[in-house]
Amino acid sequence: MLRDKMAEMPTTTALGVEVPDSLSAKYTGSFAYFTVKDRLPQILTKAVDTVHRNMETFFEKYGQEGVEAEKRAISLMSKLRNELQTDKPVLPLTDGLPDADQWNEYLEHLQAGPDTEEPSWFKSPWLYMECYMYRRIQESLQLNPPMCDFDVFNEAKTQSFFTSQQAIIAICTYFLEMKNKIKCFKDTQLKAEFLLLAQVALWGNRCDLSISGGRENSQKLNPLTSLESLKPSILVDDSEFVWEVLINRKKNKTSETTCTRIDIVLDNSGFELVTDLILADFLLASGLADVIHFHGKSIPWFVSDTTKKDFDWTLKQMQAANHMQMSRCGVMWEKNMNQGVWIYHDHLFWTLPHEFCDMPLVAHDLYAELQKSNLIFFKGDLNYRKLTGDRKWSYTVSFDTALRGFQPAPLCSLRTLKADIQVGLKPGQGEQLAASDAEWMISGRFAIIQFSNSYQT
Ligand SMILES: O=P(O)(O)OC[C@H]1O[C@](O)(CO)[C@@H](O)[C@@H]1O
Ligand SMILES: [Mn+2]
Repeated sequence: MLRDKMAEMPTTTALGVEVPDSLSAKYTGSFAYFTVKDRLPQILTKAVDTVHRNMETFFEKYGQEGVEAEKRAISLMSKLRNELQTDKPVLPLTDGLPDADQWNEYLEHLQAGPDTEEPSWFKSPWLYMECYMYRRIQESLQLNPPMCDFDVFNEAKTQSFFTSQQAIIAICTYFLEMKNKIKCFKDTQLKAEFLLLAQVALWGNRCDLSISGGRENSQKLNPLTSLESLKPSILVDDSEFVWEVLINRKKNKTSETTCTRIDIVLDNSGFELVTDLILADFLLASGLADVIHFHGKSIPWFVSDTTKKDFDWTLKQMQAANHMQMSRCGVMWEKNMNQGVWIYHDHLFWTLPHEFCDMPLVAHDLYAELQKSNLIFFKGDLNYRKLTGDRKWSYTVSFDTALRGFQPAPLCSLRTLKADIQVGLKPGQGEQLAASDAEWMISGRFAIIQFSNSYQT
């Protein structure tokens, strides 16, 4: 049984480093504690309000049946908020969706663990509880057709796209001008552009609606003008190594049929998604890649994460924009999808609570898929938490160690810091940062471009 296999996961890493405890709201005063106590209830309240505000629409679309379904969904979400705030035991899922058994097995795995207390909001791992909240929101809707496909975060996501419009125009304009000349670029120029667009995609990760508790949080200014001044805030910058992977692959291409595949595990919709698509377009146009595989979420997740609907909507909005450069980008991107050089996937694993080192056991097919990649970008904070298991690692433990054998291909995390976990720092670096800025790990003011090539060793 999967539960038993997970229980057998070693408590030390391959090099004998002890695997630390998970971050959890049980550590009073930690960011996990404040998230569970304040931020998650706030997000739930906003979700309930959104459903409420759409009452009229449900009525128009589905008549009284729609209104009744809506009321029941609201009552389930309010019950969920109450369970959270009163630290009730975690309940199994009952909606029969394809991942429900995996969720329930995970719960059983925790129940069978060394903790004598029942898994609950303020006692269990933060990563698990936060993921579970989003899955329970989905259950509230799923149990009440015709609400199943309603995305409670859709309004916030579309609004954040529109309020980033000027920044999107600025980056699209820059990119298209550069792309016109790209065929004549020497490697040094290509490298400079790669580093620039990787940084744009990196800082694009500031625009997430989970950290802001669902409040508007978009990119208002031209992202290019601040890149230079933000450089000192990149605490780990392995972009040179990433570049080496890309350029070596290009140089060593043996034949026209050798294909370089790059995967981007997406994070937020809105401005961040546009920056990811620009990076993807650049990788193709420069010949550094032949095909890009995107990975998104199959249900609304952490407020602003990209679903297939958001992805398609973004491409359509770009095309329909009343601005030439924006709409040209949209048209090219749609073409990339139609030609199969951009491929979108949404595996259920991405919306399970597991740390990524569990992937070979829990989602072997996805792991095998990622093994076909030549380089994987993991966008954002939540992906970093899952890469490192959301554990209390010391700042100086290496990224490879924290990955605990998750090594499908060379991989790179592009993440702004919004949770109190960070590995791979120099001795003293974390302590120094903490002394000068109490919020350095949770404010999104700092970032990392962190690379691992441990699959080779
Ligand atoms: O969109 P991202 O970068 O994954 O961030 C998600 C946010 O939600 C959190 O999980 C906290 O609610 C943080 O880790 C982060 O602030
Ligand atoms: Mn996100």
